[in-house]
Amino acid sequence: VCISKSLPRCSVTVIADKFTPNTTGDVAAGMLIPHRYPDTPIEQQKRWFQETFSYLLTICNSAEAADAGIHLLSGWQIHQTAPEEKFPFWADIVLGFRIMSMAELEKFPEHQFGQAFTTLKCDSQRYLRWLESRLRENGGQIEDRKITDVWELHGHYDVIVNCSGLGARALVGDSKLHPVRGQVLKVQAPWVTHFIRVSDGSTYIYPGMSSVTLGGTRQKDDWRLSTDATASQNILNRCCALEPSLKKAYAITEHVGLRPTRSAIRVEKEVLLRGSYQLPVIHNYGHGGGGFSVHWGTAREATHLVEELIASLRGSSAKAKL
Ligand SMILES: Cc1cc2nc3c(=O)[nH]c(=O)nc-3n(C[C@H](O)[C@H](O)[C@H](O)COP(=O)(O)OP(=O)(O)OC[C@H]3O[C@@H](n4cnc5c(N)ncnc54)[C@H](O)[C@@H]3O)c2cc1C
Ligand SMILES: O=C([O-])CC(=O)C(=O)O
Repeated sequence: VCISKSLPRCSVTVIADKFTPNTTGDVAAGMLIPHRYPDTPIEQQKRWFQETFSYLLTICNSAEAADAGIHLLSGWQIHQTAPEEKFPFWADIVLGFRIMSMAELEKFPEHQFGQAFTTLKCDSQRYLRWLESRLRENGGQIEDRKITDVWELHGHYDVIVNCSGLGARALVGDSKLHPVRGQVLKVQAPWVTHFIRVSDGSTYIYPGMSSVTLGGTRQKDDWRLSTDATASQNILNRCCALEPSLKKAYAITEHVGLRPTRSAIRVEKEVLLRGSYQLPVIHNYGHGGGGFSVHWGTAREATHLVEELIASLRGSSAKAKL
């Protein structure tokens, strides 16, 4: 969508073997709270989050908000003990960041410290559907198929943008990418209107437009996509300990997604070579547990790289003509 919007002369085709509601993104709560990528410079992570936040806040303040599934959400991130870093790098990007008062902390007797703020949340399925409509509106095409070798695309497109998430492990042989399995429950509990997140991300309650997401699990290198009843009970118990009214939650469904985790998000250009052939690829994958939080920032960076590549292709074809 970002390429089709910023570079209207490009013809964009999205090829995937899974679309909403069957992607990792559909499982996600879609909260804008950054995750840390240890090998990506913090200034870059901050810029990506800032760009994503501003882009979504503009949508949130428009008449498109409900269709796009974007809304503001206030709540608490609670810590068992006060962390060294009381103001994380994103504190001045979310809205109204402050340290929780003692009165607020009374609700959480096991936690001594907390941060209160308002952030954005994407209703993941609505947002993904909305993005598909934006792509079509900008003239983009959608194709449902699995790519087994990126070279299948050679000769058909000038530039390949690789946004294959965990699929990049097989597609471009990236062994630095691994799954971190996440199981969540989506429940009806319309009286819950504040989010609660335990600082290590182990347990969270995220009220959304159509359900409340309760999480979670983080199981490294676990590829199972099937749900696990014991894990679901465990999630419910942990969430009820924070918000006892959730004992009355109903219409509970279970979901699993594999976070495409990497120590650094890979947004970079690579020119693949096979004999005398070249295949220019812009990678944009490895967003782990924070894809919604930085997606527009990384998409913009990938778009700049596409722009640079097109300029260099133009330069070389002009030289070839000479
Ligand atoms: C339980 C859970 C909760 C989460 N909560 C949040 C949250 O609150 N906030 C947040 O910011 N992030 C959250 N995330 C993380 C977020 O969901 C991911 O970072 C994001 O979905 C990754 O997006 P992606 O497009 O890179 O990958 P995916 O969503 O996995 O999409 C990859 C696409 O590539 C296609 N593909 C792959 N390989 C091929 C191939 N060979 N041929 C054709 N198509 C291919 C797939 O079909 C798919 O369409 C959560 C994740 C999980 C699992
Ligand atoms: O950690 C969170 O707050 C939710 C999330 O992104 C995940 O489960 O990956």
